[in-house]
Amino acid sequence: MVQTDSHPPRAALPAAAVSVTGLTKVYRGGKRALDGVSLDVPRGAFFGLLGPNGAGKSTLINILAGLVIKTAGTARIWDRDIDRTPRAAKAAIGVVPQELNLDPFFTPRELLDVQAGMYGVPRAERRTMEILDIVGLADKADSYARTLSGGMRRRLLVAKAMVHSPPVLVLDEPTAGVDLELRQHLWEAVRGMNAQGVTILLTTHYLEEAEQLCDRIAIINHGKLAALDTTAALLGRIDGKTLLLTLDRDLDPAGLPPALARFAPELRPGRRMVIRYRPSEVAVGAILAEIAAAGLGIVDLTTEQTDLEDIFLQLTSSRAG
Ligand SMILES: Nc1ncnc2c1ncn2[C@@H]1O[C@H](COP(=O)(O)OP(=O)(O)OP(=O)(O)O)[C@@H](O)[C@H]1O
Repeated sequence: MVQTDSHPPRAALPAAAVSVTGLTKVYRGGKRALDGVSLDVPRGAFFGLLGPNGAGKSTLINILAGLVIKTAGTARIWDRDIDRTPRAAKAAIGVVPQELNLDPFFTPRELLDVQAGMYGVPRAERRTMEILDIVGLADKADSYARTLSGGMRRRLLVAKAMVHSPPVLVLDEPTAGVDLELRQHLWEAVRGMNAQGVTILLTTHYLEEAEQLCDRIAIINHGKLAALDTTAALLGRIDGKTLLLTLDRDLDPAGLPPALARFAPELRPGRRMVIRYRPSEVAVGAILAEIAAAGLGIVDLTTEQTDLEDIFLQLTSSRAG
């Protein structure tokens, strides 16, 4: 079990695992990487921090990790202010870095032991094998890190970030360059931790992954918060669906009955027809009824939802650059 409730006592569990207000970072040279970002990561959330390259995601995470000094604003991790109680704040967070920075001549068991030592975890309280088991590396406990695959090393970094049982786990682009199967293994491990109560804060470029994993998403763009909502609410923001049909005969665009033409269908080779519609304004049944009324038979039919990619582009492309 990952002990997330051991400290502080249960009664004092914070509503927000991470809370930042007015967070601003101006790097030497004048680059304003973060510009007054305020957001809460609810305790227990699987939270996605998304944004285009250079949006300020790593800066935000590195401020939380104590690696970058903020210019202004406040940040609290598990109710511990990073300025006033930096050690306590640091103890509440485990960070999986972007780079695979592992000493190749250590075994996973040794690496975790060294890390536990650095965090002052007493020997009797170390959960080395338990953590390796969670990330699916128990059978590699005594293999040199250099013999592990890229995906295994990633999971070893997750294990390393968990040795002091932090209630908050931060993953910065953890699947960059990791193949699909190994990504699945990583997500199984992280999902398992989340199910046991660990709050996850994740940055990723894979929007599909964020859509599947995260229950809440923040999108930052040019250092500012562009959106913050539940994944479901974000996906519900764009009122648009696409109906893809294969018909039983060739169609003449000029010969479409007006009742069907008003949906502005796009005709494609292979007797295919694409209709984009707003579910709030028209029911798919009404469209299908018009197709039937036009005497057309439907051979095949699918609908496509708006996905996070559409929303992401809508929120970030207009001011990108
Ligand atoms: N040490 C630094 N000194 C000066 N500018 C920096 C520094 N680190 C980052 N920046 C700049 O700050 C901005 C935000 O960078 P940051 O790495 O936080 O973005 P990001 O959203 O994590 O991007 P990516 O997805 O590419 O990692 C970028 O314009 C970057 O060039």
